[in-house]
Amino acid sequence: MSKDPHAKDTVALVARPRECAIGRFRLQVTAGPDQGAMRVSDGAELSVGTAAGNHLVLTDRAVSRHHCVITVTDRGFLVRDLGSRNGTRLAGFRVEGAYLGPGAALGVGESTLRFDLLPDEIVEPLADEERYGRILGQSLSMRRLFAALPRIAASESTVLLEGETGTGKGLLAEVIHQKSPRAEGPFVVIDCSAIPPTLIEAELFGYMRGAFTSALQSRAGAFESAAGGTVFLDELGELPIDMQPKLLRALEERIVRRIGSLDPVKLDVRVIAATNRDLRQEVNRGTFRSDLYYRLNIVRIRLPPLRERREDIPPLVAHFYEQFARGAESLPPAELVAAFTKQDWPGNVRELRAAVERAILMEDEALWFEATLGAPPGSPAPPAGLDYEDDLALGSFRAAKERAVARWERGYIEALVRQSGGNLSRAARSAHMDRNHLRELLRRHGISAAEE
Ligand SMILES: Nc1ncnc2c1ncn2[C@@H]1O[C@H](COP(=O)(O)OP(=O)(O)OP(=O)(O)O)[C@@H](O)[C@H]1O
Repeated sequence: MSKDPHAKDTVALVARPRECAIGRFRLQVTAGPDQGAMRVSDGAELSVGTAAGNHLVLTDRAVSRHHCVITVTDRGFLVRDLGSRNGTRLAGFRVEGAYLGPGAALGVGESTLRFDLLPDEIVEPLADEERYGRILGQSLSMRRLFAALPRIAASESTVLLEGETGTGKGLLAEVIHQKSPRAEGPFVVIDCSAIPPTLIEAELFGYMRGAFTSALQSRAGAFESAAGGTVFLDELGELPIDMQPKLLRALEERIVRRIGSLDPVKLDVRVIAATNRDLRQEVNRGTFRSDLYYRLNIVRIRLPPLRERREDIPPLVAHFYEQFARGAESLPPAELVAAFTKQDWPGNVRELRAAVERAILMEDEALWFEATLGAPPGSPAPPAGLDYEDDLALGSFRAAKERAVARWERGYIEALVRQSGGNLSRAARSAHMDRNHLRELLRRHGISAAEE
C-alpha cells in the first residue's frame, strides 16, 4: 500500500487547535445496476455492500454483503477490501488496500464507483490531553478518540473494539470500565480464543450442579459474576458459530440461564467486545452471524495500527523506557527513538513494549541494537529461549504458534500464582481475569492454587 501521488492535494485529516477537519468525499455509482446512486461521507468511514446498514447499499449481485470500506486516516483516504468474493479493483488491479486520489475509479462487482473530494469538511473535536487514563497517544486519530471517550465511557452502550493484535484493545476496554459509572463493579474478561469450545457456554452462562458429569457444584458464569460491572469478551471473532445465537439471545433479552436451569437471571452488565479481525469479513465468510454483528456494533472503535500513527511511537517509547528503566537513566536515547519510529511494528504496541524492554536489558549497546533492530544478515542465532528449528519441525505454523502461546501462558500463570501467594481469587483479581477461566487454565497446566 503506498500513498497516492495526489495525496498532497487530498487533505484527509488536518489538526487545528482543539479540533480536526476530516475531508468530506462523495462516492458515486457511474456504471452498473445502481448507476446514479451516490453517498456523501458523514464521518471518518464509508462502507459499501449489499447488506442494509452499509452507508452505500448496492443491489449489484456480484457485490458482497460487506464489500469494502473507505476510512479517513492521518495518511489519506484508505480503501480496504473486506474479503469480498469478487474483490475491489483500482485502475483495473485487485487491491487489498490503497490510498485514493481524487477522481479514482473503484471497481466492485459489476459496478464502478467514482471517488471525489468535496470542498467542505467535517469538524470533530480533538482532546487537548495526549492520554486517556493509561492510554497514551498524540496522533490525530488517538486525540479524536480521546475526545469521544468520556461520553462513551459514561454511557451503557455496548462497545465493539476492532484493531490488529497489540493495538491496545484490552487496555482500552479496561480504561472504559474504570471511567464508567460501573467502575466499582467487577471487570470480567472472557478470552473467547483461550476457552475450549465445549466449555465456553459454561464460562459465559454458568451451570447447575449435575448439569454435566464434571459439574460437582453449581457455578455462576461471567455474565452473572460481572453483575454491576462490565464483561469484556476478548477475541470475539473466535466465538464458535453455534454459541453465537445463544449470546445474541442473552444480549437481547438481557437474561441468562445457567446450564441445567430454567430460572432466568437478569443481566446487569455492560458488554465490551474486541476482535483483531474485521467482523464484516467474518460475516462475508459465514463464520460470524450478521445479527450478532449488528447487535454489538452500537459504538464501534477502530484502534489503528502503529504504522498508521507513527507520532505515537516516541511518547510510547519514553513511557515504556521509564517503566522498565526503574530509576536509572529514564530518557530513551534519541537514536533508539528515531530507529523505532521508522519501523512498522506488525505486533503494534505490544511488540514495541517488548523491544524497549529488551533494549534496556541489553547492557552492551551493539547487542541491544542487534536485538531490537534486527540481527545483521547472516547472523543465525535466535534470541535466547527460542528454538525456531524445533518449531519448524512441528510441521505447521499453527502448531508452532499454539505451542509458543501455551508455553507463555504457563509461565505467566505460574508467575501470577506465585505473586498472589498461591491464592486463586487474589490471582484472578490482580490479573483482571474471570476466576473460572483462571481455574480452567490452572487445571490445563496442572498448576495448583488455593480457592480462597
Ligand atoms: N496507547 C497505549 N498506551 C500505553 N500502553 C499501551 C497502549 N496501547 C497498548 N498498550 C500496551 O501494549 C500492550 C498490548 O496492549 P493490549 O493487550 O491492550 O492489546 P490488544 O489489542 O488487546 O492485543 P490482542 O488483540 O493481541 O489481545 C499492553 O501492555 C498495553 O498496556
